[in-house]
Amino acid sequence: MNSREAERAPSALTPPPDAIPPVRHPEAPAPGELLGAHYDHCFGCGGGQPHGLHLQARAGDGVSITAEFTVQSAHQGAPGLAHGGVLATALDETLGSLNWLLRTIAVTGRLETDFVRPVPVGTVLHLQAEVTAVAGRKIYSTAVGRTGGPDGPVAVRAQALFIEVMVDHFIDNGRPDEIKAAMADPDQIRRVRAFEVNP
Ligand SMILES: CCCCCCCC/C=C\CCCCCCCC(=O)SCCNC(=O)CCNC(=O)[C@H](O)C(C)(C)COP(=O)(O)OP(=O)(O)OC[C@H]1O[C@@H](n2cnc3c(N)ncnc32)[C@H](O)[C@@H]1OP(=O)(O)O
Repeated sequence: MNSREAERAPSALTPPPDAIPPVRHPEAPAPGELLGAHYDHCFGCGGGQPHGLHLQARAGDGVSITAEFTVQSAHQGAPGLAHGGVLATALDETLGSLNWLLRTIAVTGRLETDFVRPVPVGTVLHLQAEVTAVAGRKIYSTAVGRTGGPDGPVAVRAQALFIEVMVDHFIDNGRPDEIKAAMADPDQIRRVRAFEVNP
């Protein structure tokens, strides 16, 4: 990384001066409510992916989320330890779930991850995430993953920038077969509406 990139990288995750605090949508799921999957074949949260993370997220207070992910044998990197990319996926998925509370459709633009402790297979990773600021289409958020319980030691941390998109982002870029199937599925349409601003 040259010095110009080093200068730019951290600032991309720092909200600009005109950023505002996030606003919980009045129809957001109530604190404690399980959110369910946004797409059954999602590797992070879908039930239709045998080796997926099957991450379960729950609405918290304000614009915050808690989630749990149990590390399976299929998620190894080193023997008996979770793959770092899988842990980053768990953080990404948890951060992405925050958009249910804003009722905004958004995708990850940038995700910075700290791996603080190794996470063995069989561990339940307790994740917490919150939106810290919003600036136009840019949504700034942080997440932490702990082991041994919701108040256990921190194993992973992330900072992220999500960018709001229209549903066309998926329709225009997704593979036609999956898009057709999703658009023909009333449950999928309902889930997308739950994400949208002014549905
Ligand atoms: C009914 C059928 C359809 C079904 C659909 C199902 C919907 C389900 C609902 C919800 C799904 C949620 C899924 C969650 C899954 C977990 C989260 C993920 O893993 S998401 C996947 C990984 N991410 C990507 O694939 C993004 C790939 N990137 C892009 O597509 C573009 O780059 C995008 C949209 C992020 C931005 O492109 P631009 O053209 O729209 O906008 P520009 O102008 O480039 O950026 C806007 C602002 O953001 C900054 N920005 C963009 N990227 C940045 C970056 N990497 N770092 C820093 N700043 C960045 C820019 O500097 C700009 O800032 P300034 O407005 O000028 O201040």
